[in-house]
Amino acid sequence: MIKQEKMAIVSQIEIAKNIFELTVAGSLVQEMNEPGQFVHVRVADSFEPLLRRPISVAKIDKEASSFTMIYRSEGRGTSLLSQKTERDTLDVLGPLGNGFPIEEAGKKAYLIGGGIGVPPLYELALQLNARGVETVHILGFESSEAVFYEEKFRMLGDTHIATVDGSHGTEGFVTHILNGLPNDFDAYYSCGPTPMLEAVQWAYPEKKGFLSYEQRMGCGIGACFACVCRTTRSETDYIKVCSDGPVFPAGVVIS
Ligand SMILES: Cc1cc2nc3c(=O)[nH]c(=O)nc-3n(C[C@H](O)[C@H](O)[C@H](O)COP(=O)(O)OP(=O)(O)OC[C@H]3O[C@@H](n4cnc5c(N)ncnc54)[C@H](O)[C@@H]3O)c2cc1C
Ligand code: FES
Repeated sequence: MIKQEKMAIVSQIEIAKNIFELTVAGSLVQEMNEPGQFVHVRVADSFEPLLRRPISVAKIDKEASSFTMIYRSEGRGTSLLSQKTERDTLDVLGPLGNGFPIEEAGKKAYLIGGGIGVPPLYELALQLNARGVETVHILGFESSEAVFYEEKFRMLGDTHIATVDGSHGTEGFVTHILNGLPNDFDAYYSCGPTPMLEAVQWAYPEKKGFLSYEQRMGCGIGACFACVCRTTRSETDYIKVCSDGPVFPAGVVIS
């Protein structure tokens, strides 16, 4: 069930350059189950900025009734969010959307992420490992300064890092790493910039794949049509990324 709650901020830490790990606590966490779902966050108590910001759920801790988000502070909203401290509360609406189908993973899955698309893959990796699925993580970042959670992913499975400038791991994009890896996995899950999602789905046309799309959002709950995309099903068919997605099977969304 979707809830709106003023959640207590447990911690906010800068874990890489302009990348913040924010943990909040409250009863809304008990509604969270699927990896890949997101929340819609009100970044200020004033009416400006008015629109909430969509941020993925990176880790769920039901025992502590807390969950973690990882976000990049870049525009006005996220830089206001980065100024919040443990003394503040955070107005959260969620959990929203449909996440990654973990039951489709088979025995071995590739988790392919780029930049701020990496966070939801962490909860996904935790849940797949808990089901006995072998996960291989292929993660791309701009530079060494932007890399986060490398060790946490390594603890869950094989982890490969690419940076655009070559300052850490393989130089280039995640596709440079994928070219050198075996094709022996059952399904892939991916989240990141749209060109990366396109490249990944074209690399594996014969595999089962699930892609999480980012789209500018208004309401986050399917009411405003801000996040509409066309699909490959027909010329008049469309989906709403917020309520039909953000995760879709490969080959469905025209981005
Ligand atoms: C389902 C989903 C999950 C996301 N998960 C994460 C995450 O885990 N970590 C993270 O850092 N970012 C995530 N994003 C992107 C994040 O929502 C945007 O970077 C953020 O809204 C930008 O806000 P801003 O205040 O920094 O920028 P501004 O430029 O001030 O934002 C202006 C407006 O544009 C919208 N907007 C700007 N960029 C984007 C974008 N790329 N996607 C959607 N809306 C945008 C904002 O919501 C706002 O309404 C996610 C986006 C979606 C759709
Ligand atoms: S953001 Fe309003 S319909 Fe998707």
